[in-house]
Amino acid sequence: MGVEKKILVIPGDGIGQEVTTWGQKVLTAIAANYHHKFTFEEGIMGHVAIEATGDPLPEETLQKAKNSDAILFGAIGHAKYDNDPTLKVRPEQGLLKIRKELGLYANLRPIKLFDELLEASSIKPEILRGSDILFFRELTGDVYFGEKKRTEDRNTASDLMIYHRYEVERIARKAYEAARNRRKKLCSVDKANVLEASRLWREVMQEVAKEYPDVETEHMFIDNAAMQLIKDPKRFDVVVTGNLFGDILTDEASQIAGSMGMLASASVGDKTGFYEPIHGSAHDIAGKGIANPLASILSAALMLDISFGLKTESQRVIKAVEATLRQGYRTMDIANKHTVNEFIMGTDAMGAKVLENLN
Ligand SMILES: NC(=O)C1=CN([C@@H]2O[C@H](COP(=O)(O)OP(=O)(O)OC[C@H]3O[C@@H](n4cnc5c(N)ncnc54)[C@H](O)[C@@H]3O)[C@@H](O)[C@H]2O)C=CC1
Ligand SMILES: CC(C)CC(=O)C(=O)O
Ligand SMILES: [Mg+2]
Repeated sequence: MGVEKKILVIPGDGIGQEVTTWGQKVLTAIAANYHHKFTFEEGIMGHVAIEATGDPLPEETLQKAKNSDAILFGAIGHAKYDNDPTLKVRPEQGLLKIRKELGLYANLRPIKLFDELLEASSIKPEILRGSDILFFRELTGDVYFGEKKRTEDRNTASDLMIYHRYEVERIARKAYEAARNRRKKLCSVDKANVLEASRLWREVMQEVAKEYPDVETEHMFIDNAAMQLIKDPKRFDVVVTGNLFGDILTDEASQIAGSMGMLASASVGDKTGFYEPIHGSAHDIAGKGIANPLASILSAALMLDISFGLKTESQRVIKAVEATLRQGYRTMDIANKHTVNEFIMGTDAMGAKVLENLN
């Protein structure tokens, strides 16, 4: 008998609901193939939760999350809120709250480029070939959690960018430990030439760097990093940065992997791991059945590895994704307009191909 795990599935909104089912199906197939027992519970969050209960993160979902071994999440968000910034209760509050409540301070975002997708990106293949970056985005601090203010006349607003030493220290150590097991290069990204919170960030990074003399450390300003990432992605190994900069840089970095629909993530911290694609609920394609399910499937692979220590099973999922791409199967976002040997398909057909390759 293998391991027994309780997994909470939170599909959320928009394409979150369309893709998460494939992450779950892959976990179910792995459990069957390797004689593990995964039991699934479902929870609501985001717009669907506001509609059902008035709360973007109902207490029931939070309790289920706290009682589970890992969480597979889709995405939250609805055009209604994006178009009306005055709404007070918002889907994103649910995601921010669960990250804080579960102490998920480190968001790992691997930028994995499958060779089969070299031609799918708008970046030249010779620049991309060999790129392999692991982002550590700090996830429970920064402007997302600092005090928010609006003056009574509503004409002035502010979000406090705040970091505490311990928050920087703990993400720094996680990133350095990972760098030690990779190519031993770490780039810390900040805006220390302007921001006091970034000056603290850099100070602490410089201190922690002394504990890892075997790792080559580089400090880079965010504006330069955004440019270098596209100019020469191969120069990066591990990148560690704050919540806001990491959010933006990793959407940019998705173009190294070919699409937002390819990037998985793991949020870890005190206890339960939380696994989700980096993308949102994608109003522009929601309901059309064309979203790429691979980010959710690769998030499931991260769960198997990081939360359950099932490395063979995790690799098996990655190999199944690789095989699917090698066979020429593509969702719209990763189709290469110059190649005829591709079969363009929707979410469910693509997910089914991965399942076939797993069995
Ligand atoms: N973690 C989360 O739940 C996140 C939620 N959001 C929310 O999602 C909503 C939409 O936000 P956007 O800025 O449009 O970002 P988004 O990530 O949802 O979409 C950005 C672009 O990438 C494409 N895309 C994303 N995932 C894809 C996939 N799996 N397959 C194919 N194409 C894909 C979309 O079609 C869109 O053109 C907003 O309400 C936002 O607040 C945004 C980012 C993260
Ligand atoms: C929707 C936000 C709360 C977060 C976001 O964009 C992300 O985590 O990538
Ligand atoms: Mg984002």
